[in-house]
Amino acid sequence: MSLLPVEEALERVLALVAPLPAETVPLREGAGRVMTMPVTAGLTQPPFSGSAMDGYWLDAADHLPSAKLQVVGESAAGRSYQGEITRGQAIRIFTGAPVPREGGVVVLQENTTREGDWITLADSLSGNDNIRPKGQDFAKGAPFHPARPLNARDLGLLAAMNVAQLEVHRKPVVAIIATGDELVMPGETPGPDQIISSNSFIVAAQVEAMGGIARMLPIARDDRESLRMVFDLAKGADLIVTSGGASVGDHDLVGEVAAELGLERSFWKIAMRPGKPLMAGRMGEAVLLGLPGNPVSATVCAELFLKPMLAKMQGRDPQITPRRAVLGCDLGPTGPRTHYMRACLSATDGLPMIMPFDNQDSGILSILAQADALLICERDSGPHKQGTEMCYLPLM
Ligand SMILES: Nc1nc2c(c(=O)[nH]1)N[C@H]1C(S)=C(S)[C@@H](COP(=O)(O)OP(=O)(O)OC[C@H]3O[C@@H](n4cnc5c(N)ncnc54)[C@H](O)[C@@H]3O)O[C@H]1N2
Ligand code: MOO
Repeated sequence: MSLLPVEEALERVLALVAPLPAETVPLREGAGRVMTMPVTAGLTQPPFSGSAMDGYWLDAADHLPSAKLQVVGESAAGRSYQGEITRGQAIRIFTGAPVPREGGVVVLQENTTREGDWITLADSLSGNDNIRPKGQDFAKGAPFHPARPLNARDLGLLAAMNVAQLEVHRKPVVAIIATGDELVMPGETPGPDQIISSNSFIVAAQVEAMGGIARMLPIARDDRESLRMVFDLAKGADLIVTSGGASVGDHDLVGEVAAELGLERSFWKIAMRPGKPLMAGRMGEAVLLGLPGNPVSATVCAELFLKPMLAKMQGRDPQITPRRAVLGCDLGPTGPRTHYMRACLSATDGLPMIMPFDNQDSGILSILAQADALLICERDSGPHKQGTEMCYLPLM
């Protein structure tokens, strides 16, 4: 049986999910979210023409070198000058304070000399009026709807627009199920044949890094009853991510039990190393992504497939663009599965250099934790010579 190429598997998992419906969130929770509809500015910004500097406001006609003017009042931020002002007069003004009327200029206090209620302007003046005109930022009713996650600066703009709530794509709820009789949770005492479940912690952190809500469910044992029970607990999730039990062994029951529970399988087994037994499909209201049990395989599959799915569900661009680096060693030919090799990057004057680890066993967490990149060796490619430009995916 020929294995499904990675690109096709990615297309298929992305076809299983759609951007989630909107929810209303307070502005404070808007960072990283994608808006589902435009908002409009509730007011004009700035709402008045104001001073950009601390100094003196005066009529433009009085803005002459060495002019002497009488200071008749003060305008501060939040407390504007309410009185009259005529030619030959000035008011003390501070940064952010409204100007008394149009047609004036602000002279920096450094360019004046003050004696009592009188100021004398410097003998050489700049042409700048130091005034921020009303509405120079945005006008009331101006629409705002970036087609990307909101960043910190967007939130500042939205706050200034007096937008207190936003409609954004809902966060995906991801049920995470580790499967295996050999697994116990960190903190427990494993029996002689047991190990600690690490996959759920990797996947939960990946989900959260992508803005999803991770629900870590109890470990399912390698029997139908236990798997059914834990699948039942996953009800209400948008995505169900299992790890383990995906291969062909007698105790690899995830596919079978999921099928009994209505899984419409999209694919099983892909041309990828690590990650061959990856499985995906629709399961009732949810989508199932069945990761292989080996921790490295589970991690790499989640990087390549789960993260783009989560991006699409939140209205983000799901594409991952590989970067380029120069290979730091010779590599033999790649087999029939595209190999995502755990690797380290180091800076050079040009492209970074990428060096894969010697041991690429898909069970080794200590190397996975050190790696900062996945070097992509396309299936049936190579051998690759040191110095060849290669593609890689950064690991965050
Ligand atoms: N005859 C074949 N055997 C295997 C094949 C194959 O094609 N033919 N594929 C191999 C590949 S590739 C992979 S990857 C693994 C995946 O197998 P499963 O998804 O069924 O995973 P398990 O057998 O349940 O576990 C594999 C390995 O990972 C450990 N594991 C499982 N869950 C966790 C967890 N939550 N945290 C930490 N470690 C976990 C488990 O103890 C095993 O050591 O199958 C190969 N076999
Ligand atoms: O493809 Mo499995 O994922 O080696 O280790």
